[in-house]
Amino acid sequence: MPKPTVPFVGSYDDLRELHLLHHIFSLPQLDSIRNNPKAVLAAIDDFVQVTEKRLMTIGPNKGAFIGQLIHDHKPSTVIELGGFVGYSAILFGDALRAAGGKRYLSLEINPVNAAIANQLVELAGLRDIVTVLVAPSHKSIARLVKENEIDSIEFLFVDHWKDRYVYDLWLIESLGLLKPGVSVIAADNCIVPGAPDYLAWVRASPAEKAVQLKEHQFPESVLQGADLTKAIKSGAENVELENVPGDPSYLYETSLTKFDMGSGRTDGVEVSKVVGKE
Ligand SMILES: C[S@@+](CC[C@H](N)C(=O)[O-])C[C@H]1O[C@@H](n2cnc3c(N)ncnc32)[C@H](O)[C@@H]1O
Repeated sequence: MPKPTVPFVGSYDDLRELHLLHHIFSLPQLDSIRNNPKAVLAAIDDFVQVTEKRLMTIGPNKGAFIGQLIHDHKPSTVIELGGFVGYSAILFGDALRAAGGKRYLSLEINPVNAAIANQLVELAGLRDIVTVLVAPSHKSIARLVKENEIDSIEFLFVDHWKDRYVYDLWLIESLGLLKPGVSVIAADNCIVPGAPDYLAWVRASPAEKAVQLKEHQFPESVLQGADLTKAIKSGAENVELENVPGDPSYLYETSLTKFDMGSGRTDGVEVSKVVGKE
């Protein structure tokens, strides 16, 4: 048997995510923050302030904005692409529960991040609502479809690696998971570091999107639409999921909200509502 290899552990070289976990579970007031999502988030924020070790979490301003969207749209299920250590899952899982929602599915590729997220979600008392799925997002999306866990997406929070934004949206569109008048997508970091391909897609007309697809290279064997859903549900192996054509017929009402990130930096969250299909 080949020796197991671990290509990477956490997301940061100094493993600050593990340091965070130790810090939180060593707090003298641990019992008083248990089952209190806001107190757990405040403890994470304190860690960042005291150690000056930045974490790639959503942060308070963008977090409040997306929490308000969840409050307004009242989805039953939220899917998040990119969970990291669970900050947004705790923040939005709490908002979802307050809005009467039932399930927050946090998709995270890195098992160490996911393990930390699970501990912090548990500490926050959100185990009944937040589930962390460990795998590349395209595989978790397919698994959720295969296991009949989802047949649509009401609210999608996109916050993983920016070069995957448009590809995962294409997969979701191709699987027919977006519903006009229901589905809302909030995509973080659309200015810093930016997701130009994603913005170009959600802002384009169906005709412009058809041109974008024509100019893109897809594997020869690629399936789409009902054929792709059928292949996934039947458990077919090696189905192409990472590079499948989106469905250009979706119509989005889409806009960017900008946020001052301090130190002269501005970032933006693109909110795209599915308003129809051509
Ligand atoms: C910006 S962080 C997420 C921050 C988190 N949403 C929050 O606000 O607390 C991005 C995370 O996406 C994860 N990630 C990157 N590519 C991914 C993929 N293809 N599938 C799932 N997770 C991915 C990274 O491991 C990282 O933990």
